[in-house]
This record gives sequence, C-alpha cells and structure tokens, in this order.
Amino acid sequence: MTFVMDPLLYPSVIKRGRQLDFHDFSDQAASVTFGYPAVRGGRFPGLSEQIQKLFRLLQGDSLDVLTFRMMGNLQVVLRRSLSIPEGAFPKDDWQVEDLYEPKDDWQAKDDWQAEDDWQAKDDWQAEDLYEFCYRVMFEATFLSIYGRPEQGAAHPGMNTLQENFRKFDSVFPLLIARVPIALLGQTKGIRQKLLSFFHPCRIGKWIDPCEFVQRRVHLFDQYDTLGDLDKAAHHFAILWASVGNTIPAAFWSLYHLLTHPEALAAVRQEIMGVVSQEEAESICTRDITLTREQLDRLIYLESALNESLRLSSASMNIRVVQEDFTLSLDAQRAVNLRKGDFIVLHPQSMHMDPDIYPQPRMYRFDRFVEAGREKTDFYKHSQKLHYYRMPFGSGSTQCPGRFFAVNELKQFICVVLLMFQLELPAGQEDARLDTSRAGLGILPPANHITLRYRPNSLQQPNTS
Ligand code: HEM
Repeated sequence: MTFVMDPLLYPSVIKRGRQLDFHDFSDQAASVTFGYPAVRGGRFPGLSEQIQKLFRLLQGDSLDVLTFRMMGNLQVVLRRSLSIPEGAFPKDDWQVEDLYEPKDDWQAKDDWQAEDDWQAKDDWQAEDLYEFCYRVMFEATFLSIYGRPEQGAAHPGMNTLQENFRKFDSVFPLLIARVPIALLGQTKGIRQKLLSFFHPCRIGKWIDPCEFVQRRVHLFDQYDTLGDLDKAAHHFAILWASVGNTIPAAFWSLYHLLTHPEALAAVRQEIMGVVSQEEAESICTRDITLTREQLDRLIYLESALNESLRLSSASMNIRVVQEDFTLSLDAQRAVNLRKGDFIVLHPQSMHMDPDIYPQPRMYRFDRFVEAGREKTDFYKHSQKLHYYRMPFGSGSTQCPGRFFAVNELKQFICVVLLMFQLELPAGQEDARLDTSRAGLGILPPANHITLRYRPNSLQQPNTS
C-alpha cells in the first residue's frame, strides 16, 4: 500500500479514476462482508452500472422527498422518547427501558394520561448519549429509506434488528479486512438473521419505501442469477451505508454543541431564524417541516457539523492500480505503479494538519464560515487546496448519500434542540474517539457519556 500524505498531491490521484479504481476493491470487500456474490464478476451483466446509476436517487428531487420523510420520522421517533405518541401522553410509571420494547399499540388509550398531566411532569430522563443518537437515527433512517410496516408505526422486531446490527457492526473491521466469517464466532448466524429481515417477501410488504429502494428491488428482480438472500444482502448493505457513519456523526455533532455553549447559542439562534416561535413551542405535539431552502440557510450549523466530521472522520480512500503506469504527482515528481498496487489517501492526516487547520484538535464551530458564507479556501504551504475536507471520500466515488447525510444531521440537531432541554451532567470525562475502527469512516466514542433531557415545552426555547 502506498499512502499519499501530501494533500496538494491528492488531485493527481483523484483525477486518475480510470487507472486508480475504487469499485474493484469495494465490490470484493462489500460482497464478502455483506454476503452477496461479487457484482463485477461477469455473472450479472450491467448490474454494477445500474446500481451506480440509481445512486442519483439519493440526490436532486428524490432527495427532497427523502429529507421530508426523515423530518417526519425523526419527530415520530423522538416523541416516543418523551413517550408522547400522537395525541396521547404517558403515565408516570413509564421507564426508559420501555424504549427498547417495540410497541405496536402506541395509540392504546389506556396507557396514556391527559396532556395536562404530562405538562406537569418535569422530571429529567437520563440515557447514554450514544444510545440516544443510535436508536433515533437508526429507526428514523430505516423508516425513511425502507418505509413503514404493514401495520402500526414501528416495525416489529426493530429492537432485535438494532441489536443484531450492532453485533455485526462490532466485527465489521475484521470482515472488511477479509477475516473469514467462519472464524468470527456467531457472526455468520447474526448476518443470516439480518438478511432475513430484508427478505424480498418482507420488504415487498413495507409501505412506501423511498424511490431509491423501490428501484433497487425492481432492478434485482431482473436478475435470475440473484437469489432471495443475495437481494436481501444488497438491501442490508444499504442499511449499513446509511447508518454506519451517520450515527457516530450525530453523536459528535450533538456532543460538541452541548460542550461548547457559544456554539450552541449561535446554532440555536440560527435555527430560530428559520422556524417560527409557534412551531418551536408546539414541536412536542405537532410536526414541523424544514424545507431544503431552510436547511441551506443553516450555515453555522453546517459548519458545526463539518467541524465534528473533520474531528471524527478516519476513513481511508483506497484505490487499486488497474494497469502499469507512471503517475505524475507534480512538475518534479512521478512514481511508477504496478497493476494491483494499492494507493491510499488518508484524509484524517489532512484534517489534523496545523498548517491547514490551526489548532487542529480544537473544536471551532465556525471554522467553515467566513463573512456569512461557507469558507472554502484552505491552504497548505501557502497553496490553495482543492481538497481540504473529505469525510465523504473524493472524486467520482464520493459517498452518494452525502447530501442526505448532511440534511438528516441538520434535521436531527434542529429537532432535538427544539424538542428538548438537554444537559451533560458535570463530572464526566471528555468523550474520546474509539480508534479501533481507524480507516473505516466516522469513529464512534470510546467512553460512556450521560445525557439528561426533558421536553422543551416545560420552558420556552432558549434563543440567546
Ligand atoms: C456522515 C455520514 C456518512 C459518511 C461520513 C459517509 C462516508 C462515505 C465514504 C467515505 C464512502 C466511500 C467513498 C470513497 O472511498 O470515495 C461512502 C460510500 C457510500 N456511501 Fe456514504 N457516508 C455517509 C452517509 C451515507 C448515507 C446516509 C448513505 C445512503 C443513504 C450513504 C451511502 C453510501 C453508499 C451507497 C456508498 C458506496 C458508493 C459506491 O459504491 O460507489 N452514505 N460513504
């Protein structure tokens, strides 16, 4: 493996997409990890190209629909944290653990008290901050992408799905490093259970999956050579892609805001500039929407998110050399590459370079804002960088879900800040990055952080 460490040289690698290819590597790694036959092996003519083509349904007009759905689902799932299903309010004996039991009968009137009683309930709930981000982002993203169950608001088995997903994800670094699944204890059985969740018989019954998933279902149905579990494995891979990085990103985004009062105040003020006071006050009981235009106006929030991604992203961009050739790096330097060599970009080194980002370990929520607009000029050795922030990869292989990811992270922060008063109890150690997943995207936290929260309706939103 050859690491290209100077970010001024990144363009010379990224523009050689044909000779330095990502998809041979990703196809091999993903097929072994998720359990489907490699797409590019010749057994599935045209499938790889079609899969790539459908990624455009994560952008443009389709993105607006996806974003709209995510906003609604975030509110549904978060209200459940308050135990406030639509039009009903929880009894005092409700426990945080109840969150982990799927309730199909959210509307059952017996379980709930009147709104007035709920308003009087001013106690705080405590939960691990990562757990909070995990369950909310996992379920809201799932509902937005794959659709609703045939009956009720929550998919039966959602908690077991999450549990199995976590177990699978904990060995993900070993799978992607090609450790045979048979050597990884129960992983094969767990993956089998995950795949059966996405079996075509089940997925076909879900109501209103997003267009991206609908078109993938249709595409896979055109290939007789794909078995039912192969199709399920492709759907499961998209679940991993859509939540594997977004969950830790949601954690760091919220954690940094809650530990930096000046950032929190600026972001709150910006949010109150795009939603009305009435919407802010009623969000615990009534859905609000945030259009693309409103989300685009949240430039301090976007900068804060990008700063959290800069600090927590550890992905490597791997490219496989397709033929022997000489890669010219700049006017003076060139290297001879052999077919099959690996070339790796390591954006984390760039994200932590003090020449580019002064005091790189510090969280500065407004690092990516200048004169009221997004700041895009960053320098190394006084030369302007073409690539300076790469949590989503680079070039033509950049993450196709990046626009949705940024939107949903913005929505998550907006809804959480509007719906809850939040605090991190004093005396806790700072959150640390779990570096055991280095190379694999956004790192999760290594330690436990307690979050306390209660509905914001008990107090006017703080706009200061
Ligand atoms: C903070 C959240 C996210 C981060 C940091 C992230 C990061 C990445 C990275 C680094 C890659 C590899 C790109 C490369 O090496 O050039 C990637 C690929 C991918 N991502 Fe994301 N991603 C995120 C969210 C999402 C979401 C929400 C979706 C879908 C809804 C998604 C779908 C995908 C897919 C399908 C690929 C594979 C693309 C291909 O095979 O060409 N990602 N992502």
